[in-house]
Amino acid sequence: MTEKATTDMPHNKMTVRDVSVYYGAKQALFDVDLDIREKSVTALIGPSGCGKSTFLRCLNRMNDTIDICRVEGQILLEDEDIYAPDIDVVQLRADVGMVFQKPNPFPKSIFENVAYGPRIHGLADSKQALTEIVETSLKRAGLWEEVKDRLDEPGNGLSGGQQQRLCIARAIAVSPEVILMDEPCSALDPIATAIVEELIDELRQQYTIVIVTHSMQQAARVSQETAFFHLGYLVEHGATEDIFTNPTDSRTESYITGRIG
Ligand SMILES: Nc1ncnc2c1ncn2[C@@H]1O[C@H](COP(=O)(O)OP(=O)(O)OP(=O)(O)O)[C@@H](O)[C@H]1O
Repeated sequence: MTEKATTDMPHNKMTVRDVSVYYGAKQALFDVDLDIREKSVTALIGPSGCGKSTFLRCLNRMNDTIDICRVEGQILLEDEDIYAPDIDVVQLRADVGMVFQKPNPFPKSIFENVAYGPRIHGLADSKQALTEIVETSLKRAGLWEEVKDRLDEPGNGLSGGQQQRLCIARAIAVSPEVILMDEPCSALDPIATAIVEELIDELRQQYTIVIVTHSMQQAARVSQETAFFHLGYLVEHGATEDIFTNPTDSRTESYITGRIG
C-alpha cells in the first residue's frame, strides 16, 4: 500500500496493523494497515466485494457476530487493543458506534430509540438527565426541530432520511468516539442524502467518522481521507483530494476514472 505523506502530524484515533480477515477458508482482507485520523471523515471506497464492509465491521468487532469469520492482526482505539480478551464488547460498540445501510430504528417511540442506549449503559441518573441526553443527541443529529413535538410517536413512522438521522442520534446518545457508517445514504433520496452528508460534515467536529460508500462523488464531498480497497487489499490511502486528483497506484486511477468496478 502507498501511504501518502501529510505535512502536519494529525492524531490517530484508531490504528490498524496487519489485519487479515477470513470467512471460513476464504480470505477476504489481506494484511491491512491503516491510520484513522481523529475528528476527520475517512471514506472507504472500492469495487463491490473488495472488503470495505468487512473492514468496517472489524473496527467495532461486529464480525464477531458472524460465526465463520476470523480476524487476525491488531486494531487499537487510542492505545487500547480492541481484540484483547478483557475488552467489554458492548462498551466497545458504544465507543465505536455504527449506522447501517438501511435505517433500522427499534419498534419504539422516537424518545425511546435514543434513550435506550444511555439507559442500559447507565449514563443518566435521573429522568431529567435522560431527557437532556435525548434532546442533545437529536439536536446533534439535526432532527430535533422536526420531532420535538412528537417524541412519543413511533420511530419507524418517520421518513427514511429522518429514520437514518434517528439512528445517528441513537449512536450519538451513548457518547461514541468513532461512528462507523456503512453506506448510510444508499436507501435515501437525493434531498435526504444531502441532509445526511451535511450532518456528517458537522459531526466530524466532535467525532471520528469512517464511512463506506459506493459513490465516489459522496466520498469526495464528505471525506478528508480516502482509502481505496481492491480484491481484499488496501491499495492506497491518503488525503481525499490527492486520491481523486493524483492517485499513486494505477488500480486507484482505474477505479476513480470508471475503468474498474
Ligand atoms: N458473512 C459472510 N460470509 C462469507 N463471505 C462473506 C461474508 N460477508 C462478506 N463475505 C465475502 O467477503 C468479501 C468482501 O465482502 P464485503 O461485503 O466486505 O465487500 P464490500 O466491498 O463491502 O462489498 P459491497 O460493496 O458489495 O458491499 C466478498 O468476497 C464477500 O463475498
